[in-house]
Amino acid sequence: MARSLLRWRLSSPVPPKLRDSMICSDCLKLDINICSHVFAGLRCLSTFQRSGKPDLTDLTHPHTWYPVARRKKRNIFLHVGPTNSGKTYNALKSLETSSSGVYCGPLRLLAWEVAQRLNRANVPCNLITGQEREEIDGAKHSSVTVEMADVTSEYQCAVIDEIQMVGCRTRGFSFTRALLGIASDELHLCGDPAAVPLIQRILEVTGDVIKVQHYERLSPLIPLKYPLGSFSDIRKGDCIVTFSRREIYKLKKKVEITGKHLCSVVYGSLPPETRTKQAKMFNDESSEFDVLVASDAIGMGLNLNISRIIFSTMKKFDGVCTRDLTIPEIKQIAGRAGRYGSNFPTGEVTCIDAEDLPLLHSSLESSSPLIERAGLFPTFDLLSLYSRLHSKAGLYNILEQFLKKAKLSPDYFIADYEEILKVAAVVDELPLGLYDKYLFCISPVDMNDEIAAQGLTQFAENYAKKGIVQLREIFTPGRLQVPKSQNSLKELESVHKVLDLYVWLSFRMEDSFPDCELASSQKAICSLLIEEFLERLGWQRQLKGNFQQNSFSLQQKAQSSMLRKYFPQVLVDSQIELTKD
Ligand SMILES: Nc1ncnc2c1ncn2[C@@H]1O[C@H](COP(=O)(O)OP(=O)(O)OP(=O)(O)O)[C@@H](O)[C@H]1O
Ligand SMILES: [Mg+2]
Repeated sequence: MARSLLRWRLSSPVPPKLRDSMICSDCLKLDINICSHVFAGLRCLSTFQRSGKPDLTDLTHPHTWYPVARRKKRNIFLHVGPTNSGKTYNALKSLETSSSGVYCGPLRLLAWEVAQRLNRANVPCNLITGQEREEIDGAKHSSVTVEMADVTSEYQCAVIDEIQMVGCRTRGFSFTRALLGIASDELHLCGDPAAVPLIQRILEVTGDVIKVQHYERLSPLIPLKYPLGSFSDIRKGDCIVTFSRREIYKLKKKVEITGKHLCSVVYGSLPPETRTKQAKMFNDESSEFDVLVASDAIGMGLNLNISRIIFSTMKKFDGVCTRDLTIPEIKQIAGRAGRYGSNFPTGEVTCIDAEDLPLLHSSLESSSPLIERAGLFPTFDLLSLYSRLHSKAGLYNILEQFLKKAKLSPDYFIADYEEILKVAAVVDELPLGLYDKYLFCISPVDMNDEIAAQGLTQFAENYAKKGIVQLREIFTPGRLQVPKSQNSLKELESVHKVLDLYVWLSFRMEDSFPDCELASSQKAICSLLIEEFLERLGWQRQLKGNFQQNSFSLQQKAQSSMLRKYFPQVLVDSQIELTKD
């Protein structure tokens, strides 16, 4: 179905645009792709050409890439402790009282939460993520996802949340970049104590002053000695955790069929707006959706009204194999129960299967293993220089050669780049400049999602041929429908990813991807249709079950839903196929 929604088409060629030129501060020579801001510690191409070939693959001094930060002696506060101990709360208090600042978080949901909080406290705060830019008049503060951190501006105060993610194989390098590069007088780092020695080692060379503040959990978290038992024992405030969308819907059905509860769902491939709404619905006292079924998408920093976390499994497929959850993963997820200041000040945690209890208990009692190394990835400027001096090969070969040769200090590792190579293989087939190829490579595309991968390929092909990509050429607005089955729900999630990618590209190549507003509005419709599906999925179950007394209010709710209010033209089919599992 979704493929017919996306009308792929090719058009005539126009050369791609060049990136803005920059002047090297060393030699004042105008040269594209070389920026003295990003490139401190190395010299510009003309200097290199005078002095022979430099070893560009020497990445042993990444702190020198950030001259604005290096001009400061930063006061660094490391807020470390268990989950729910007030680390972020205290860092945000400093941010609120600062004259200018930035919050860098690992999730769009967290960035939203912080922007809302600051604006509510009358501190005007922009929200900037890869796909959203909500700018507030006169704001001196921004809340951003860590990839969007600006390492050329100066701030009085900055916060990097969940700093232990420097060790993440895929995204760690963005945390390292923020850690080394944010030019702020005060820098607050919040996270797991397991990251402290590494951060201290990394910052030895920067001249910053580091103070470590340890925190204790604010409210108790009790690991239960017994498993769940039966699904009829599920109660208000429970959150069942599992790791596949198929299992999520299976569990939702199992809970709702008892006729006592309705379930909100939160998982990674749901649009972020839908995740926020589902989480809000669960948090809302007056909503009937009083149980949550979620993946580890809830695992970081979020404040939800959860009384008990119930692990349905302690294993997870991580893209390569199915493995046991790690200690930090178990602690992060369990830490969502019994948040301080929530309706459930004491948290509980258990499993569905009694056999999983020993791993749960031992993990909660253990310290997380120390994080040994931080992620690193070469900047575009380095890769560009390398390509000019060493080869005229495509991006795939440049990346492969560069990263194989890269020299690192023992505190760093090169981020996983398999996904980047997959995109590089696609864009290398097209007549695009290196920077354009690089942009497509770092875009948030999921190449394992067939529809999303097709979307990226089509965008890149159209861009290479015409230099402009009109959304209507490949997507027909007004054809979206409320999904009727799990499969069409999955397709709609993929269509959302394609639209999301368009918005991401339009923020970076505004003239070439001009339909940002259309893509954003279609994204919003996708989210609403998915939400409609999720609400009706619960409502249908209630009609089938023994919970008729509430059906009237649920029906009213469905009829007055956002969808009908704002998009009456959208096709709505009242029959949702129930899952067969
Ligand atoms: N001193 C305080 N007064 C009032 N509320 C607080 C205080 N400290 C923390 N809280 C609240 O307690 C909850 C947990 O705090 P916070 O989110 O800062 O924990 P955290 O240590 O960052 O947890 P995590 O590791 O899960 O991110 C939040 O809702 C926060 O607003
Ligand atoms: Mg936190």
